[in-house]
Amino acid sequence: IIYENASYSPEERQFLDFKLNNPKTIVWTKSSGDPVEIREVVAVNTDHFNNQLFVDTISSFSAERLPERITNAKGAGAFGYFVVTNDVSKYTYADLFNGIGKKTPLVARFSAVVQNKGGTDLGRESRGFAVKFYTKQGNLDLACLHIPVFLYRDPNFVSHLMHGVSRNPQTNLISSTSRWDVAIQRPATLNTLFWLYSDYGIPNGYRKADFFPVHTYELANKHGETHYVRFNFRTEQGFSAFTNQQAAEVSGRDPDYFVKDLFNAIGRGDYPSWRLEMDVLTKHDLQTVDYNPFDVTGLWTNGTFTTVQIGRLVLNKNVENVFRDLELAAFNPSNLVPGIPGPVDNLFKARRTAYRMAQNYRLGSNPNKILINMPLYARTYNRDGKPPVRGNMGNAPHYHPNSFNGPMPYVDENQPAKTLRVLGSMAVDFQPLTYFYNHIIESEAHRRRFISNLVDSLESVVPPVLDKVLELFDLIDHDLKRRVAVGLEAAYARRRADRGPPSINTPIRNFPTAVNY
Ligand code: HEM
Repeated sequence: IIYENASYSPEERQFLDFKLNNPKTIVWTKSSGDPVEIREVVAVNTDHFNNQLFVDTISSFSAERLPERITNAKGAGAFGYFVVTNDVSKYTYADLFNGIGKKTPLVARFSAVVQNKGGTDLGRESRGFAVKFYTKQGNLDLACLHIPVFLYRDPNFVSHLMHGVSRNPQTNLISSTSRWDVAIQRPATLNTLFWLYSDYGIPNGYRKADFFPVHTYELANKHGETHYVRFNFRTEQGFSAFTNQQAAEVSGRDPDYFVKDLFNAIGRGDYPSWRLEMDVLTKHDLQTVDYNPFDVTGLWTNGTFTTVQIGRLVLNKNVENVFRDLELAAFNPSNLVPGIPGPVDNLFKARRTAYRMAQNYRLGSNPNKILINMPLYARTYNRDGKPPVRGNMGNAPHYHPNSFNGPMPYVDENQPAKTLRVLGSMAVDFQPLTYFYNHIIESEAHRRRFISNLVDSLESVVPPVLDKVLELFDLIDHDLKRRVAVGLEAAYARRRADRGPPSINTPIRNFPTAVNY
């Protein structure tokens, strides 16, 4: 049948497209290649231990799941390319950023940080954007968030923080109380929470958000000179966001809204793109600015840095198989390339080990031999382990150094001679929060939505956490504390007046039953 008048979205017609592209049927086989005979297909009356198709299928099906990512479990992604638009050789000799017009293929994955796989896309939480650039000098991975600051600086706090914002051990629910308890115990996290409760908290899909790797990256040019940069991916679709009410409405109708929006846009040829820029400080600037430029919880001060465009990232091909192309993808921010020595702060040092440990657990000990993670060129002394092992370096020498032409290191003449050592601090500065409340939130209407979002979240928070939150708000800005307190009083009054959930139509249980009730 040809549905001449129907118009299906790319997501709706996915299998139909497959059929149109694959007009001939093909022979089904078992995983060993043995063709499936038609009488094996139905096992209702056969001894199923003698039905090889059943054994083959059920043993594979029973083992289909890998553990989901410990964070950023729910996601979507696509293939694309990066194209250089500006000469940035003054800052870095990284091959992928040099040569105007040069294109580098990539895979990107967007995600919600806290949601489990299958959760809603529309929560008020950070979104992730991980990009793997397949460069001639190895893979460069950037793992970004949709807000420009990170929660905290101390790597030892990561598991506590993630526990605090994830599901409660008894109720299995995400709890506002533990989220805000984390904030009062470690007030540096308020920077991120302020961004999240503002209009920046729920973007209108992944395509409409900016993304930031947050850390300050060291770059090196071919003279060994260094610059310190913060990368920004600026959406070319225009930033757009949902209010709490809009998000609740969309989530009720379509909890996979972000995933669908991305797939359909790429499927209809409306390729999303981002401008990659970097904010730059010179080595000299590091001495003169009156803030810590390596502090991931804070922004750089306006007027202290320059911004340089590098190129554009375009996503132009949907993944063909989510498991193969995204679930097995291992993004690791310590995958860096010559010319980008990378961040020097302690939090990043912790990330250098954390991702590989997580991926060894999630994917086995050879994540970089999985198809989607394979660099264009790799010659290593790593051997064996859980498959895939690919060629396993065949009969090449398996120890270094050796006298038999096994892989040898090269000399990078341009590498900076000195490494910067950055010490962090646990001090908390409320000035950026006051600035956020009064200036980054640019209008009174936006401020009202911010307060209302805070009230929605704080309404269920129990003492003593709530009292401490209000004390902190008072330190940040008296007006903020006063308006949140007034909002909470109104919310409590509404709760008292609430007579329970609206009644629903209960169907008459009109099915056969032994008991007449
Ligand atoms: C010490 C701090 C951090 C630790 C220990 C940490 C750890 C992790 C781990 C274990 C994963 C799952 C990896 C996997 O199973 O493949 C992950 C995913 C991710 N992290 Fe972090 N993270 C940290 C900070 C950050 C920061 C600062 C950012 C961004 C600015 C970030 C962005 C991401 C993103 C985007 C993903 C999802 C990657 C994907 O799509 O596969 N993380 N993180």
